[in-house]
Amino acid sequence: MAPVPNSPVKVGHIDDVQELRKTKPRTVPQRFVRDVTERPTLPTTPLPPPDTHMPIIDFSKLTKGNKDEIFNLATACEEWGFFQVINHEIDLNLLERIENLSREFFMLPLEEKQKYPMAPGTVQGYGQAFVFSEDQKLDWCNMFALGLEPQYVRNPNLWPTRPERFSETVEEYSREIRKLCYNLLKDIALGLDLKGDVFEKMFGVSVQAIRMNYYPPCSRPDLVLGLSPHSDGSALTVLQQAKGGPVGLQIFKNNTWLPIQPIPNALVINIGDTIEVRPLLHFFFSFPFMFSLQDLLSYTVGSSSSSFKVSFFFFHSFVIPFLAVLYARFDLFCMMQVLTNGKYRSVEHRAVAHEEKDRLSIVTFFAPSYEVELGPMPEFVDEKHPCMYRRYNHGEYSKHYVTNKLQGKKTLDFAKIQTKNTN
Ligand SMILES: COC(=O)C(/C=C/C1=C(C)CCCC1(C)C)=C/O[C@H]1C=C(C)C(=O)O1
Ligand SMILES: O=C(O)CCC(=O)C(=O)O
Ligand SMILES: [Fe+2]
Repeated sequence: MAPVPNSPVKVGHIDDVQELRKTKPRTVPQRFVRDVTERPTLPTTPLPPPDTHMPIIDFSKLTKGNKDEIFNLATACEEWGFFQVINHEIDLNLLERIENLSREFFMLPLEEKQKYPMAPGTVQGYGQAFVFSEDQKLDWCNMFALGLEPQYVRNPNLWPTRPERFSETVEEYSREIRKLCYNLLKDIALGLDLKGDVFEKMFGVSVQAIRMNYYPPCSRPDLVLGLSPHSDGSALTVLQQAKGGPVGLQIFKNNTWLPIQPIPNALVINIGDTIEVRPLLHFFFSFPFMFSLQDLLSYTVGSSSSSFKVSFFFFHSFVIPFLAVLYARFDLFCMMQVLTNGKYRSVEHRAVAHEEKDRLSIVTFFAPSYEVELGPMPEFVDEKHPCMYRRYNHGEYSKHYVTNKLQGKKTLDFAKIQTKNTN
């Protein structure tokens, strides 16, 4: 089942930012004004120096199995948690179509958009997600979000009939983005020296959702945030920034908010919390291989058939049960500390508003099935990197994520075992 909050949530009055903007007020309502410590640093000119530019990954090189590009991808994941993909093989015309349709949707009259309301405390439909109290500050953003895959995350009542061809285009777009995600996950796995299909197998029928974010211009961009700081609860997020928009995305790197300059036709990818907390299932899959038939045979050095039988018997009667107990203990031990050590981190990011220009982004969240159990892979746990996350079910994490306000990487506390140095 798709995660939904259990109790009705009181969120107070939420102004629609596009409607607010229509009157071009010189001030913004208090509910949008951030505390001094939260206010954004707005993009400066000149632009940040090139060494602060997000890595660019050439997807066409990845598809050719180019080892250097897989290495670049691994470095980007480890050092940035973000990268821009060029030559992604998604038809540029499709990117343009989804962009135009999203814009057309946001430009519909409010009454039309409100036919698809995001109920308080839920994440699908039109409105503001992640608002859970009457005094919570609001983002300078209108959102429209839909669950896409598997079917059970869909709410058909929220799929708009206008603009025309909206649904078909979203379907086509989501299929292409899904392929891209699987391909990237394959190369991410290879970059970690894992089997290419490890994530695909582990994730089951992946959950996929789309969110369109529209940030109208704001007379006081210095006081508001387009989107509160957060990390994504997904495995991978794919962000398309509409053409001609201002710089809006900022990522938290080296203790500062770094503005990200969009590259035309590129897609921005970021590692979500799930990859940071690597799935434990891999451990289960890899376990039988640790004791493959080949190992068994080599165990019976120079075996005659009788010594083979003896060693096979010994192996099954003593070694495997012993290892199983050891494994179970390790698992228990890991359930207390569990998960990987965040070799790849999900990175906090936010969006800022612009004084004159509006901005549109189209975001796809790609995550494991809700049934999947997550925990650290033993490959990433050793004395230097003690297990930092417990084992959990992704459906539970998803529920936790969507029922809490966006607050940096706080949602990941759900999975943390220890809090030291684990932002
Ligand atoms: C506003 O929504 C989000 O920001 C969001 C929600 C995604 C989802 C839907 C719109 C419907 C189906 C379920 C799902 C939670 C995926 C963010 O998605 C992140 C958060 C989690 C968890 C995740 O997997 O992606
Ligand atoms: O609009 C953006 O640039 C950021 C969007 C984002 O981070 C999100 O929707 O999760
Ligand atoms: Fe995000």
